[in-house]
Amino acid sequence: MRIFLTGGSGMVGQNLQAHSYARECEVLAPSSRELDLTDQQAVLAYIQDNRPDVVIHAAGQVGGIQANMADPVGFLVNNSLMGLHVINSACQAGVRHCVNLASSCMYPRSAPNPLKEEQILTGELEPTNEGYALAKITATRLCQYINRMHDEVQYLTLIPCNLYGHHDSFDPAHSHMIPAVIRKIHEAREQGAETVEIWGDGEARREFMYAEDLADCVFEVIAQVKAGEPVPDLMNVGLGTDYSINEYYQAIAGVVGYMGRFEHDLSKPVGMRQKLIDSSRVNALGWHAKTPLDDGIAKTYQFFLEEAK
Ligand SMILES: NC(=O)c1ccc[n+]([C@@H]2O[C@H](COP(=O)([O-])OP(=O)(O)OC[C@H]3O[C@@H](n4cnc5c(N)ncnc54)[C@H](OP(=O)(O)O)[C@@H]3O)[C@@H](O)[C@H]2O)c1
Ligand SMILES: C[C@@H]1O[C@H](OP(=O)(O)OP(=O)(O)OC[C@H]2O[C@@H](n3cnc4c(=O)[nH]c(N)nc43)[C@H](O)[C@@H]2O)[C@@H](O)[C@H](O)[C@@H]1O
Repeated sequence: MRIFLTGGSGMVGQNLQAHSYARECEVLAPSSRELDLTDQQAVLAYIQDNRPDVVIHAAGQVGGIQANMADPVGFLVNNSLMGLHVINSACQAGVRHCVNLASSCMYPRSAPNPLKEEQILTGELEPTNEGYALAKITATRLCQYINRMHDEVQYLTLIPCNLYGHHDSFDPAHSHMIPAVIRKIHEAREQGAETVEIWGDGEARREFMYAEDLADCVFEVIAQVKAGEPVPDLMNVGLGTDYSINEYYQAIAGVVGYMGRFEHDLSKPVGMRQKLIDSSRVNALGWHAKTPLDDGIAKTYQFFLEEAK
């Protein structure tokens, strides 16, 4: 099976390529220098020339709350263009299967948790990542419209919770909370700092899943689609538990071996108070996330020590 994977050099993309299922496939994963996904003509020509059986759209301008607040135009424009070009060109080129990756940040900021797929577009979005969320909603709806217009295709959208793991970004200007805090606490321990700053009051809650588990889910879904099993076109993918930011700092300090104190900087942005997703649909297919938080943090810290410093 020939797969066109976008975002192959990213955290999710590299975890997808490392999965055993991928090793049984021909995976085409051009970098952004080889194929700029904001260039519609180039994307259509690439798909027409290479005729993939499946497209996995894992590219994006991605980052934590601070990155989104710094560049709402880029997060809206680049993610909208990439999603529209990849998904619409796949349809125009006659690709039958597509897996589009969205994000739990696209849910309304005040929707009751756990968040369910039918709650999309039922309320105002979180201002700190509204541009990104609008782009994700647009690509998600495009997949659903294509499914309605073309009986022979299946364009699925998976909505992951926050992710972390090998190949994550540890750059404080862009990174999500777990890699940012791993770096912060590691450096505090190395420098003998007595305190580490927590953004906000630390009471916001997040559901973070190990990226390798998402890769496993993507290929489980593809395998079931290829086997002709009934698969919903829109599914949350999470592990079903969330923790407070304070709890994440404690867990990471335990893995890193930091014994100092924490101070809360209430001037820092906190985003949604909670975004725990309901993963019943994907669980009904027989898939469940399997990496416990402490194991995932330990593996990610090891990666940071070996690769990312
Ligand atoms: N990380 C999370 O917490 C999280 C949570 C939920 C959903 N997601 C979704 O999962 C997907 C992957 O996220 P990630 O964390 O793996 O992101 P990432 O590590 O930042 O990787 C992003 C990828 O997109 C590529 N890309 C960016 N702009 C491009 C362009 N103009 N043309 C071609 N490729 C381009 C990058 O290629 P270059 O390196 O060559 O620029 C890179 O391979 C995204 O759709 C994201 O929205 C992520
Ligand atoms: C999945 C991603 O979720 C993103 O929202 P979001 O979870 O708030 O993004 P994160 O940057 O992971 O922030 C998660 C929570 O961690 C808190 N936090 C505490 N300390 C830190 C720190 O040192 N660095 C960071 N980055 N956060 C920190 C932050 O205030 C926020 O409440 C969206 O902006 C993206 O678009 C994407 O959807």
